[in-house]
Amino acid sequence: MIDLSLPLTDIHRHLDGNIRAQTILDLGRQYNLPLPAESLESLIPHVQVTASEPDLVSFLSKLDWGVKVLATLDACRRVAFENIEDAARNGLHYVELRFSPGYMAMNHGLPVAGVVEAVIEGVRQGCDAFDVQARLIGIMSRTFGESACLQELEALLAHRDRIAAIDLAGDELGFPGSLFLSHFNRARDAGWHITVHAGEAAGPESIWQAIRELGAERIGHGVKAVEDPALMDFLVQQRIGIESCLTSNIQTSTVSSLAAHPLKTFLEHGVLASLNTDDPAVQGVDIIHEYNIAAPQAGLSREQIRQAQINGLEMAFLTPAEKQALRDKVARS
Ligand SMILES: O=c1[nH]cnc2c1ncn2[C@@H]1O[C@H](CO)[C@@H](O)[C@H]1O
Ligand SMILES: [Zn+2]
Repeated sequence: MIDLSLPLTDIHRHLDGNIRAQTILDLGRQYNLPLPAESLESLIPHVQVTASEPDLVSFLSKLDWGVKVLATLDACRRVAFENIEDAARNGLHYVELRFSPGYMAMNHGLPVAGVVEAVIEGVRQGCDAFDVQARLIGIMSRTFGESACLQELEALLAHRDRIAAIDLAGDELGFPGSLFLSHFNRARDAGWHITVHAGEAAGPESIWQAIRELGAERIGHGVKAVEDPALMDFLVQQRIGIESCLTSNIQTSTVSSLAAHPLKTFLEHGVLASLNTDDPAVQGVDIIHEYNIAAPQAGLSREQIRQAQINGLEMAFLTPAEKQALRDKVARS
């Protein structure tokens, strides 16, 4: 189902939601940290979602073991490097990796700007070693409130030229976007692109808020847009991209089944929507699974899957020339 003549992208992928179970085990041993299990097999149920979780917040707690083993900046660098290695193994030509430096820093009191630097370094080393292009998106984890998000913003601003965009993730119902207006004003002043997790746990009004008040050019998940016809039309007219993550939406109980997922409706309506993973290690899936298994189960035709692949690069935070260079490179290979 993947068109090998076109670039394969994943533009919604949490680096800190994609820490290998084996790495959690290794780092736990290296830093002598207590883990819930001693072997890979017995650790997996603690760090991977097997069935669906009842809601978004329960799902998100599955990411916690991954960041609990980040005892040093070198551990942060390692997981960033391995994220690029995983992307290469999956045949991805281009990834946008997003990460929450405060969430990665908090268990061991790491310096937040130091985490940003370590992630930049790990990704740079990964891109040197493997044939993958990457951009970084800084996340503010809304779950920890406005002042923690401000700390994340400032740490990211210290490395503003190495960061392509800013995002807001975490508990959407508990911490609405309206709390973060000043954060996004500063992010826009920095010249960053803006994407926001919205319309996942909350309704279409959260998507409108992200676009109108936070300046979102793309929306993470955006599932609930389907409930608002005026919003659907607006997304098409303004070419606001929807970063769909099919398996994630089932595992968070945002959507009851793949057959009920609105991605097919988005594509039929002409919304710029793409296929992405979200937190692949936690979900136990990869981008190939999303294209070959999840997308057909969500009712997408072969042509719609191809359109979603085209949209992934179209939506990327790259210049038109960078996108064309990538198309040419893949077409030649
Ligand atoms: O599907 C999701 N929806 C909302 N927030 C998410 C999702 N996956 C991960 N995070 C959040 O992103 C940050 C780590 O990158 C954490 O705040 C985590 O809770
Ligand atoms: Zn996400």
